[in-house]
Amino acid sequence: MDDTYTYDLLVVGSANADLVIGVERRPHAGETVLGSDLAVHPGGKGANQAVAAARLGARTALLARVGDDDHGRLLLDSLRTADVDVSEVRTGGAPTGVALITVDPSGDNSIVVSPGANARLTPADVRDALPALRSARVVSAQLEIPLDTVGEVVRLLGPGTRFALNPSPPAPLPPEVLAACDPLIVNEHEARVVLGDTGDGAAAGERSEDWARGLLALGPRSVVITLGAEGALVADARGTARVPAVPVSAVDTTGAGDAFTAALVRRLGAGDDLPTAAAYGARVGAVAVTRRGAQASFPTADEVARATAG
Ligand SMILES: Nc1ncnc2c1ncn2[C@@H]1O[C@H](COP(=O)(O)OP(=O)(O)OP(=O)(O)O)[C@@H](O)[C@H]1O
Repeated sequence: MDDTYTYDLLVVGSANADLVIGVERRPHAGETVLGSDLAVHPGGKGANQAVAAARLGARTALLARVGDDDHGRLLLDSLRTADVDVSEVRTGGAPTGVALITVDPSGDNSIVVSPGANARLTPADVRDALPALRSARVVSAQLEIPLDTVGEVVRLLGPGTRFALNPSPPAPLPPEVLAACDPLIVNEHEARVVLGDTGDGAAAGERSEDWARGLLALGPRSVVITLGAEGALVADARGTARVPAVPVSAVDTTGAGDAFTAALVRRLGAGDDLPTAAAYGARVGAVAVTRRGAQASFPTADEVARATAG
């Protein structure tokens, strides 16, 4: 493999501070309840996927925007500690994005997100980052930043660079963005929204082959549907293939999708075919669900090798 690329992966996406409080129950309108001590964790899908890929050994950079505030500095510190190149992380324009999370005793989350600086990552920021964009073997994005910004990434991609999109939170996608995806990576809920499907998803597992074919018909060169403990499904012009999950005792599925996606794009960049890269994603996702937290749960390549066979 040639070494003309500076980065194995450039992630274009969000960085959030996750502010978590445990509560006995959620307050009704107008009510106050007391909760646990506040825990502040680095998060956001862009930062999570960048950290997960770097921990697996990929030379990774993040194009993102944080506020000129304590949360922004916390995020930059955690990215640097994970060996993510932060030279394309912009600062200022709005407060750092924040997710206010309450967790009840059964583990159910209620979340309010303030996108903050993430919403100010503009197409102009992408143009300013053109040298980095052209220096990456793979570019990946999610949708916690403006769709126009993702559109500009697609427009400016170099001819040899592979693009992967995880449309989370999901939205209908313009044809030029869909056409650039190789792969489009969705869970069942995201698949339904991208397809414009209004069904109840009751037979989701059985319908995933149909969804994969429907998604491919929208234009991406390949599709990956993640199915939680059921593993994943990959599809391209050659057909569809099931990727089994690695059986584990899950303790916290937070960040499983980010771990899977980062591992998948990392391996695609290293030359694996789609089923092989997805199988590695399943191994990394499986390790992540055996640990608590999001970024805290992402394993190194050695830990993946020790924890899972293959
Ligand atoms: N309980 C589990 N046991 C083993 N592997 C799992 C489990 N949950 C998830 N995985 C692995 O992680 C991958 C991604 O998980 P999932 O489909 O839940 O993504 P997601 O819905 O985007 O997750 P999240 O939004 O919680 O990060 C799965 O395809 C699977 O390979």
